[in-house]
Amino acid sequence: MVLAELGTRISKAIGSLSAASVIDEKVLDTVLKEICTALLQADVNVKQVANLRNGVKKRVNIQELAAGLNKQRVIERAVFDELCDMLDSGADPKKLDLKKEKGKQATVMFVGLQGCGKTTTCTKYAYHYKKKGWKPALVCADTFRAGAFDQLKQNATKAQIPFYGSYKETDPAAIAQQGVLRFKEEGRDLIIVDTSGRHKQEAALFEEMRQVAAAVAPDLIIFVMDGSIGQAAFDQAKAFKEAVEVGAVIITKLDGHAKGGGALSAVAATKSPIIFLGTGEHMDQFESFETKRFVQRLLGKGDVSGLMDKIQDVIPEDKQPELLDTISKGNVTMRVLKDMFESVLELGPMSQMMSMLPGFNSDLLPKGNDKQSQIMIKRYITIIESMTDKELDTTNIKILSEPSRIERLARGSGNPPQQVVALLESYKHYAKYATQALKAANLPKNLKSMKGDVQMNPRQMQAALGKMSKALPPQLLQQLGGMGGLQSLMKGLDGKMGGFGGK
Ligand SMILES: Nc1nc2c(ncn2[C@@H]2O[C@H](COP(=O)(O)OP(=O)(O)OP(=O)(O)O)[C@@H](O)[C@H]2O)c(=O)[nH]1
Repeated sequence: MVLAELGTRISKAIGSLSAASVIDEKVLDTVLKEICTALLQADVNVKQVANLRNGVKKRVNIQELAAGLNKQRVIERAVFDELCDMLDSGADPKKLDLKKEKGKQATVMFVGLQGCGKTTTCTKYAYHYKKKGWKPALVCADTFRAGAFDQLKQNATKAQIPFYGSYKETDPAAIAQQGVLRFKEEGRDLIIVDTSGRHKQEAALFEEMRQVAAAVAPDLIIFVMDGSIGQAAFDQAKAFKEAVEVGAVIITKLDGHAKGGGALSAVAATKSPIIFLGTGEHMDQFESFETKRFVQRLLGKGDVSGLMDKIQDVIPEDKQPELLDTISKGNVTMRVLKDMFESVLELGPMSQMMSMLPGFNSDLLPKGNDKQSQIMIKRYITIIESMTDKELDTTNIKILSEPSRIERLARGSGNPPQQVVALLESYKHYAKYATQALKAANLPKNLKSMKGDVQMNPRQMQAALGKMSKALPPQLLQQLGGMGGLQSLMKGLDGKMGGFGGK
């Protein structure tokens, strides 16, 4: 979870109000003191922290509050609005989100100082759009660092994305031009140019950027910034904004670094549009940044629309109605289960997915379980892949449970028989509860219609989560901290759902 510690400290400070018998100026000042300390320790600029404090006091105006008003809610809302103001880069990221238009080929150029995470982020960006149906390609115009092309080649191969580079050419502008030309001819519709990160100072970096930009005329230039530099990001972001017409920022390494809050608020202060965040070294640790949804998650209010986006990303839209229909009619087969397992893997780290559920905070998820969950799911998928069509399409668990069949599936997939038995257990659970879960969640036929702020009231969300938790394979549920973990998640829901999702 991004900036988990900061979010938890702010939510706990606000949560302490429920224990106050009277909420007066003194109590409010104590809460604000804790919030400001947490922000300063996240390296947020002292002026921005003072602005937030004064802004909350102005919005709350404790003396004027009408009697009977829920003061905790008023304060919570004031803190939420002030955090949004602090982190709002003033630009609408949706405008910088690439729009697929027939025949249109977009060129995006990445720049960033040495070691900021640019090459990794280029590939994450390409992979993000590939999942949305784009045909991306990567061009390595970093002629300075010898290993740069090899690194990009390795990343691109893993993500199965075409790449272009050269070990001989030394002029970055020439390589960039050749690569863009080549991929335009091949009909790729998103061409990403990775430039060298050799510079320590932005002035030299932006000079080289201008040369390469003149050669490829990019539709968008993205400045990759290392979140661990904290509020020092202000000067770099300001210089970038002054140097380019159409620019956007991606902040990396926000996972686990204490100063990420400072970088985020500093860049926002320059009004440079932040479009994505890097939240780890892996391909799917990459999140689109939208201020309100980010602050909601920071405060443990969840981001159900973000979760729906992710689910909608991994379950192709044309498959959704059929899949939802199949499951709600109880026709859950091993083939369906394999689709669901593959979708869960695509959704990214379990903690990232769970952090989009309201009431979730990172303490709920036992550490290090993402890896185990993924290993278990991949093992189940290999067992299912060794099934015959008859086994894949039956809903008769008795057929699947014959000892000889278990033996054969174990041998065929290279897993011990007890893993096959565990898979059958998960299948039984999933087949039984998924139908009920979908009915409880009352999901529309097509998740797309759930876009925007998904509003479920606490009871609805709790019921859906309760059924969905039963639909999870027992071992997967175990990885998530068992029913205990999810119960506290639901308890959290009860207390916290009053979210700020929109109007
Ligand atoms: N934890 C974490 N590590 C990251 C993230 N993004 C990149 N990294 C790591 O940061 C290091 C540098 O990443 P690169 O992509 O090589 O950075 P670069 O800017 O291309 O480097 P140069 O081309 O040498 O300037 C690598 O070890 C990456 O795995 C992130 O979001 N979180």
